[in-house]
Amino acid sequence: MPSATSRTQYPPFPSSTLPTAPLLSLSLHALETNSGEESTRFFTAAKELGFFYLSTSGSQLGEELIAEAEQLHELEKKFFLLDNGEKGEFAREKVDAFFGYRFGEIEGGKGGRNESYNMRKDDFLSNCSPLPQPRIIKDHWTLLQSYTRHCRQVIDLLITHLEVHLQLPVGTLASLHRVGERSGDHVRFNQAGVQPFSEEAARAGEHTDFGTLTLLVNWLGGLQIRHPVSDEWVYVEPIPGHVIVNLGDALVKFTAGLLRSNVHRVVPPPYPQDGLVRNSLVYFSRPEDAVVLRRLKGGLIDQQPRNPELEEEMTSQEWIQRRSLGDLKGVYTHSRGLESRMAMVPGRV
Ligand SMILES: O=C(O)CCC(=O)C(=O)O
Ligand SMILES: [Fe+2]
Repeated sequence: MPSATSRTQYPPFPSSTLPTAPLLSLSLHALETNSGEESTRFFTAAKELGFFYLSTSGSQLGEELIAEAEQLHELEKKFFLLDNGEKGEFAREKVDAFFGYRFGEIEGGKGGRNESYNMRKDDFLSNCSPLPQPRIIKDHWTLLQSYTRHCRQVIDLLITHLEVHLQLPVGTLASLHRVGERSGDHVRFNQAGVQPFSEEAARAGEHTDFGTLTLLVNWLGGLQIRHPVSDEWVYVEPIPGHVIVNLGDALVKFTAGLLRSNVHRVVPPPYPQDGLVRNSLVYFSRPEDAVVLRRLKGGLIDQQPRNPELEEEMTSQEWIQRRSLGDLKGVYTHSRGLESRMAMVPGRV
């Protein structure tokens, strides 16, 4: 099995020369054992930056998740090496409005691609009949099932901590995220081909995630978040043994803006990591399909200001479909205009 530190095979991230994002590092083990202090730090991160590191050290769940992420990294590299024609058989246009394979040609490139592959949780957990999958994915089904379960265990734990801090009755958020119910949760493989930095492509890739919580594992730099205070783009350094977690727009909606879903984007890896193909592995959690996205009642949410403008209400399923068509703005992207419909940039829906 590949070791948990496969990142050491790459040139280092240049943390001393690049501005990096001030992510808090939280211990999964401390959250599992209900440390009040760690839980409070989590709530701070959820309100202020919307991004944090989750250290998996000392947590059996976390260490299993990282070991599986390393195996899935190998799998995604093999998946993207499949013939383009074969990947095309599993393109979104063919299999589903949202799930499946997607790509964009790298501008000015020699046939290089930015690619993604979305696989739904409900297929892995047998909540529905599965979409067609290439042989290589079917052959690793057990691994993908296990990774899905582990990601959901982490997410369900984080959700229970949020309920406490939001002073909501136990189960308020959990009841909107039952793992056995249909939802837009999915595992995503991302691959960005080698390409120069382009301001236009970087802009087109700015986005917020539109679900609940996202668990991200990446191996090379390139992820940037817009610093909430300075408004500057700063890098998130990949740290071995740490999962990058961020909050999505659904949590902003549920809490009437108390929690933060931060704008981010992916640019080519910085020197000396440039010139390498970049992969990431993402687990996106979403509210159940039938859940209407609107502010919840109770606890601290009741103290949040009311938005005088009536916001369009829709179910989680409709929200996903419309966001993926580029038809809706992300919560924090309002002032920057509509996210690009055309560009397929890693990090975009
Ligand atoms: O590749 C990364 O590091 C981040 C990907 C991302 O933001 C996304 O897929 O939504
Ligand atoms: Fe994202």
